[in-house]
Amino acid sequence: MIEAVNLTKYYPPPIKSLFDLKSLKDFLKTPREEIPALVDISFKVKEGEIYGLLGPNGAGKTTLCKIANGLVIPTRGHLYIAGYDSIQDHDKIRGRIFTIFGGSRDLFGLFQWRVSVEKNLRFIAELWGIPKAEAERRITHALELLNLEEKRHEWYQKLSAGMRQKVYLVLPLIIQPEVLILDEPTVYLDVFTRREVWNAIMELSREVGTTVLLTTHNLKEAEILCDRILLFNKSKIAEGTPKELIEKVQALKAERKIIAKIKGRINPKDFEGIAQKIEIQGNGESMYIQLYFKNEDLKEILSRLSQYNVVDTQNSQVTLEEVFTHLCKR
Ligand SMILES: Nc1ncnc2c1ncn2[C@@H]1O[C@H](COP(=O)(O)OP(=O)(O)OP(=O)(O)O)[C@@H](O)[C@H]1O
Repeated sequence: MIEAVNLTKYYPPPIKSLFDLKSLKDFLKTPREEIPALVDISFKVKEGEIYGLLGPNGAGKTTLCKIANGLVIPTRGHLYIAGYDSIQDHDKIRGRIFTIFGGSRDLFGLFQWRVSVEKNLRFIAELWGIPKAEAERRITHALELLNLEEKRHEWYQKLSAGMRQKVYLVLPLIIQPEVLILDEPTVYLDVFTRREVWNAIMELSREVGTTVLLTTHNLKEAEILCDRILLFNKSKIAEGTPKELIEKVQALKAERKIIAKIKGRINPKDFEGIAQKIEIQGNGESMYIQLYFKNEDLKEILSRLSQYNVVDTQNSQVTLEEVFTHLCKR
């Protein structure tokens, strides 16, 4: 559904204030470096997939979303949506994609302030050519899903900033686009609202078949929502399912840790020669053993632990946050 081929964007270099220039000759002679935002990014996203674009600040995520939306022209390469070039064939895809830039509140100007939430939504549904009865059904469902029912007849003006963002996120549920581009959609939202939005995105992908490009700095959000993730910082760093990326970093990490709560006494000698460090606490009925060992020795450690009456274990699993910090090292 979406394909990026060697997508590259260099922004023009910043122009110094004219007052700082000694002469036009100097200005023309001084080489000015272009700003790289994306360098040779390629990926494919299947229909109905939620594809995460992850990277540090300035990695090029918003630039990529803007290219998909026809707002920025790449220096080189292409981004295709349903086989159409996002720039050259923009007319053919305009009605098939919907974008939310969660971080830029000025886009909320889409709504009329002294008009109810419901009327605003009806107006936008009409603009998108959704038949009246279907629009009513979708509006009711979206307001319920996002827990906004009681704001239905409220003027848009009277909503809090977070609620306005939430109303903005109702729109994809009404429009049901083929492709949804979400640039930090939950950036200002509280933890409850964030979960409601996650449900909505999941429903669009799983039940409507919408293909989603999602940028986020919330790695929990990425782990829960994304089928696959592209980790990049101008150029590609890694790609895979959250599980694949976690396993990749887990394999790269030399050391692993297990804490086990054991009923009875522990003999540290049982773990000598395999654990690099052994720490034992407690001397009553239950004891805690903390074992540091090489990643490849996990099986052997578990086998030796199985001789004991293990009540509880904590295994140091790599999180997506560690994947991010490990692979995007500055
Ligand atoms: N209009 C512009 N003109 C010049 N440089 C730009 C412009 N827009 C972005 N850039 C530069 O391009 C690079 C990528 O920016 P972009 O906004 O795409 O990153 P991002 O990954 O979305 O960052 P963040 O996580 O901070 O939102 C940055 O170095 C940025 O300064």
